[in-house]
Amino acid sequence: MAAGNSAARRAQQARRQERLLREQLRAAGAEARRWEAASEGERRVAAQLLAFTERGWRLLVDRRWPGTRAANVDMLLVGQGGVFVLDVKNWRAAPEVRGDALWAGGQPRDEHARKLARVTGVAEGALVALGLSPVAVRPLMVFAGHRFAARLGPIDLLGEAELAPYLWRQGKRLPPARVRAVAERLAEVFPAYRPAAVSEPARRRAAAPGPGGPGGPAVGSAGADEALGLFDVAAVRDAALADALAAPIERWMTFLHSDQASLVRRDWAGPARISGPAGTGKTVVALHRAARLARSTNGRLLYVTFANNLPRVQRTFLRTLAPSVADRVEFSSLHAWAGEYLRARGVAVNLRGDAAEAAFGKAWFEVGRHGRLPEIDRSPQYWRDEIHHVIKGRGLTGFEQYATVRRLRRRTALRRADREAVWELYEAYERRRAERGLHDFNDVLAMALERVRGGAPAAGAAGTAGTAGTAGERPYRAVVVDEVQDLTLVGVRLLHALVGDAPNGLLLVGDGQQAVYPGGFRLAEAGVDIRGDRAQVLRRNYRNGHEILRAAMAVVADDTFEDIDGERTPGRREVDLEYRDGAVVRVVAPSPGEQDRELLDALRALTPDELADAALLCASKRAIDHYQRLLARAGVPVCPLEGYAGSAVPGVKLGSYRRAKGLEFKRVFLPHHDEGTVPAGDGEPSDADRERAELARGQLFVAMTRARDLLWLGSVKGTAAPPRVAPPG
Ligand SMILES: Nc1ncnc2c1ncn2[C@@H]1O[C@H](COP(=O)(O)OP(=O)(O)OP(=O)(O)O)[C@@H](O)[C@H]1O
Repeated sequence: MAAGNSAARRAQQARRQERLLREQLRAAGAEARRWEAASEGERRVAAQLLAFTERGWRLLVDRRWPGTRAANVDMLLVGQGGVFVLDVKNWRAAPEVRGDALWAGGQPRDEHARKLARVTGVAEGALVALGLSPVAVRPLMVFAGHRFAARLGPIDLLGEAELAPYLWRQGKRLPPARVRAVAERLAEVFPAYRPAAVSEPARRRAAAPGPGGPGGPAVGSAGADEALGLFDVAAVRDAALADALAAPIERWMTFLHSDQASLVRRDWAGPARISGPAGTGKTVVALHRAARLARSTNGRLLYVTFANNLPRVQRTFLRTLAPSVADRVEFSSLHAWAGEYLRARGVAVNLRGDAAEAAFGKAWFEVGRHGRLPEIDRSPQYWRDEIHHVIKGRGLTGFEQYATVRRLRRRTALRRADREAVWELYEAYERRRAERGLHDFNDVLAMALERVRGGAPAAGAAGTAGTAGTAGERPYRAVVVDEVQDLTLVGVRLLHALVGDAPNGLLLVGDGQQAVYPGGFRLAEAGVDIRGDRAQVLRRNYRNGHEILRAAMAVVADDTFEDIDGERTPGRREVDLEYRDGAVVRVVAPSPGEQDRELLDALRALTPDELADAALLCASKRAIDHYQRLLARAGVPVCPLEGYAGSAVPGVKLGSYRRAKGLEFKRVFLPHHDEGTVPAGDGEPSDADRERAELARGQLFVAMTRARDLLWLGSVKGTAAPPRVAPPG
């Protein structure tokens, strides 16, 4: 019954909407008929746009293009959907896109597209100081008297009938005050040929002279239906109804800080890097840049991260931010991408994590546990990490390379004999792996690198050092790497090889302080040369409330870290704050059960919407399983972070610290947050214990800085749990 009612209500709304649209269009048609210079077709297009001014949009018509003598801009339209630079064509011949070129009547017409792209660039530049992202400024070529929809580089090509539904579909990007400010700025930059105000709604100006260009024949009165032309009332009505239901797009998807906006527009002659502390908008800038590059170039773009859930979230953001180019940007985790890349080229990949783990277990059992390594650290995991993050992660292929390598982010000092023992373990693992025809993640990256560089990948694919290929493959116009600090050296080499040093080709985004894996690399080792203005640092935190950031900084204050440029940086960093409110709630419970009860009380106090924007993050897989069961028993809805794609879904998000990387939530709950962050035991901790505790603090810091407004920190009085390392992301 409820559904029937709402269907009836919707039909009624649709009828009302349609009546209103027809009225507005008639009024606008009468207004447009007074534009003397315009053709009938142009007047019909103008009438559609004037109808939008009834809804608070601003229209500037026939403006001068600064810096040019004769060139004009047909129309500039500013409204809730963004800024549109319009070129209206009154061509008798139908437009056509052939390959990358515009044609009509058997003639190439590319010069029109080039001119429109150039003037759009001027509009973008004029609005950067207001913080408007270039992505919100769109060039439109509209063909009066035709039905058409196509894309040509950055330009959307639309027929008369497609224009209004297109504009409605843009969502709510600019609030009214911003619409005014943007229109006024455009009016300054693109002056009228004769004094004319930013257009007011057509109805209010009914008695005033039209804003048309000088001269030209007047057109006789046309009937109301003539004003409709090819106007598709039904399509516009449906788009308008959908728009009424849609939530406004997040502010950062349209408005940036002017420093961010200028980075989005910047042209770099080679690889570039954006770094900065947590929450400073690195990903936001990277996404806007990807959208802008996709719009201004023809090739495909690759946007990669290390974690495999983040690409889904980022894809969702880009689809909202810049829907028209979203399909040109491929989002993937590095490993998934490399596996696909190889499979698509007929290279067999046998990636079986469990079997590779078993191969390592066997090697440890036969070689590792009897030697000197357990005296340095008892945990096989420590040595497994050494193999994956240091030896294979760096693409080392001979012992002499390993004997002298600087083991970044590893605290244990290994002498030559120790390294020989590690190498023996590595070789035993490699033998077991090769015997079973298995690949691990590092092998997949190494094979892909070899392939990209032009060589045929070796079947075993252990290392890649020195395997420069011949005909390098360049399937992408640009590659953006987010959370670059978690990649291995081989991973960065691979991504660099995809685009080389091409202008605007490689963009590395990340923050060494947020590294959540052992090991590391330096850019120089990867052969990536980033200098001058191609290394940018963002410093304004937009995400965390002041108290939250202070609490997070306290955790890593003493942990100096080395970033990928090789620079050592103190843990407590200078950050500008937006001065947002935020609260830190600390719960110190007498027992784990008591802590869980407090946690459940806090979660149950949230409304369903609040719960959907909350995350419960854990350091270990065991803890995640525990809370999964606890919440299920308590009837609290849960959405695992693994399946989260960034759009609103009910339930508290549950996952590991590592999986939360790059994400953010209004409320973040961290039970047992302090476990493992200081070395356990009474005696002097070993170097490996210190390293584990430091890594745990780094991961905790990442988890804490996911919180925007509330950070809930739970701990149990007097428990000194052993250090632990989070499960793989
Ligand atoms: N110009 C802006 N205006 C308003 N909010 C912004 C702006 N830039 C970024 N933000 C907000 O700050 C949040 C953090 O941005 P983003 O995720 O890009 O930061 P980051 O530096 O990549 O963070 P981290 O390294 O911690 O993952 C965004 O989700 C957004 O809410």
